[in-house]
Amino acid sequence: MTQAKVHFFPSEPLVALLGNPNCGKTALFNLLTGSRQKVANYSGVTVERKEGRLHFDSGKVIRILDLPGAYSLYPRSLDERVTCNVLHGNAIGEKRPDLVLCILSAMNLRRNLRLVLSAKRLGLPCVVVLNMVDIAKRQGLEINTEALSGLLGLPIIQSVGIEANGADALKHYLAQLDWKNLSALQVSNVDEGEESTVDHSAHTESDNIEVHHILQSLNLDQIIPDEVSDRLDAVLLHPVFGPIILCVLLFFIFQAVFSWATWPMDMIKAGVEWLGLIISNALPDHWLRSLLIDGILAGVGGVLIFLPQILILFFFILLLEESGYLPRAAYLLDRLMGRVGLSGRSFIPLLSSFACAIPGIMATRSISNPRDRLVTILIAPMMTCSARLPVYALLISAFIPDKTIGYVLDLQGFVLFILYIAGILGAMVVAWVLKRFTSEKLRLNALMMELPSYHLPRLSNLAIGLWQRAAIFLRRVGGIILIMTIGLWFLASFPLPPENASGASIQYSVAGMIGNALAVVFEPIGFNWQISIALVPGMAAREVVVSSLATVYALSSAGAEAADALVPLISNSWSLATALSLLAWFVFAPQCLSTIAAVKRETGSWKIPLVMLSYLFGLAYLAAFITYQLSLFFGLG
Ligand SMILES: Nc1nc2c(ncn2[C@@H]2O[C@H](COP(=O)(O)OP(=O)(O)OP(=O)(O)O)[C@@H](O)[C@H]2O)c(=O)[nH]1
Ligand SMILES: [Mg+2]
Repeated sequence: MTQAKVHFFPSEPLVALLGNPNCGKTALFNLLTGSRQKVANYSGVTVERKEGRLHFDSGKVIRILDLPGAYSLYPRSLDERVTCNVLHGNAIGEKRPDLVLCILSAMNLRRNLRLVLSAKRLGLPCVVVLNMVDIAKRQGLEINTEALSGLLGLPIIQSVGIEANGADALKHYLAQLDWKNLSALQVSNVDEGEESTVDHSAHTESDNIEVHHILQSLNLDQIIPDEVSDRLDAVLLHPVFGPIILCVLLFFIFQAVFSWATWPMDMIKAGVEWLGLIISNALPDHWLRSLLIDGILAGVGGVLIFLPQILILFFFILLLEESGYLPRAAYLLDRLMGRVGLSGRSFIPLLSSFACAIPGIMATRSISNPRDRLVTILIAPMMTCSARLPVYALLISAFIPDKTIGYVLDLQGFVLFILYIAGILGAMVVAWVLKRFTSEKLRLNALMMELPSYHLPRLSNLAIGLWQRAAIFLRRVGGIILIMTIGLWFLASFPLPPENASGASIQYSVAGMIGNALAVVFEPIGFNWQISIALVPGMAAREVVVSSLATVYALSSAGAEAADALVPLISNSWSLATALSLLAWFVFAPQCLSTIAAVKRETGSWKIPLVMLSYLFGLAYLAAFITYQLSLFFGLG
């Protein structure tokens, strides 16, 4: 029997946003559709197509697609391919767009116009949107849009992607379009099918000449230097000062994560304690009280407390993203990364992995070299994702004294910095080893990367970014972490201990038995049965290890006071060797199933995720073993 797939498309008109990377497509998409997709000042932020809807006052609705940025319609990387597939009508489950909005950055007409010329050959109705006119005005750049429109043979609408009403003119234009008859926006000389036989170098040549003519006739062919950015780059990209400033910046961020977070963390802790007190006064000593206090409050409260640290870290990451500094950091690190066989291109996906490995792995779509992309995917989980932060922060608070050395160096922040560096170094070593297995030919590492102008980050963007991060974290706390905590509470509370039992009741529970069995495997690396239990639900999400430890220890101790007391409990019952070993484990261990699923999705088979899972577990065990044995040797046991 033969099978056929039939796709049904919504009847509304479909509009695709096409443009060079970083020209403001997503900013406009958000303004048009009210979405909150990620906008940042570097190329390659959007790597998937995203759909939104624009509702007009008349009741009419159109669908809008935000697409990854493309330099040309001859795709060189996976994200550019996504864009081309949509435009050629080859995207699975999507019809060919009815209209293409070609977004131009007023600040880089030469390169942006080449894409407009290619887009015209698609044979789709096209409208040009001239974005970033605010910067152009500030820099005294006068663009005669009417003349440009005449030369291109297409309507031009101006926009400012960062102002609340910056897309109003575009909305108005779209509202009055006759969607049944868009042929006036169509250019007839169509020849750029994907399988086109036309030599595209011929187009490139003629497009270059045409763009040159257009710019000349508009008096725009001289390059206007961005003096502020140039002056900043003279320092920030200086061969000596540049790397020093980058190091100081990163170091400062980790210091701030600890030193700024103290009072909001204290407030959350006090809130959790207060709630625990209310519940224990209100309820009799009953299983429900244990579930609420030892299970939910200990577990969820134990993770919630790290929200301020996560937000501080993201505040800085967003600041770096919005300002335009990130691609500069990639440039500074390019040579260093070249030594291990990677290019600076891998830097941004790796940096995204500090939030979470999944967007990092997706961001590798912008790496055109398949070998570089694979290596970057394989090492991305070693970057310290924000889910590790609660685990690190817990162990650091319990075992590293809260001291300031020489007025500036916060010891806890310094240890956190070292842990981040350990992840990065581990990743670089793995990349270097992988380089040995790759033929010379595949190691083409020239870095071609656009350096955007510096922008002053907008407070509203920062606030939205932080709010989104907080929402993601709170959803995890209220979702997976809560569910795992309740599940673990049941497993750790039943079956009940026998009448004459001597130890804590958890020892007799299902979780206790599993923990004791696993402890045999983990004994050589210094993990006790409580840690062994916590590692299992921790496979769902790393923070669950913290909530699980809180629940396990709350149930192991006699009273109901344990909801907030995980730090003193572990610092009294674990040796420093165990804590260091657990930290080493977490630098490498692939404690997150969704990452493995994302790797499967991105690489298309189970081979790479399985390789990743085994090598990361192997590395984690080895690192923890060496750390533990060395610590014992130095008398820290
Ligand atoms: N001043 C100014 N900045 C803008 C404007 N439109 C967008 N931006 C900024 O330009 C940067 C890039 O915007 P994005 O919307 O992420 O660009 P994009 O085209 O989606 O980029 P990719 O997804 O990487 O292809 C961000 O820092 C925006 O805040 C504008 O009209 N004026
Ligand atoms: Mg985008």
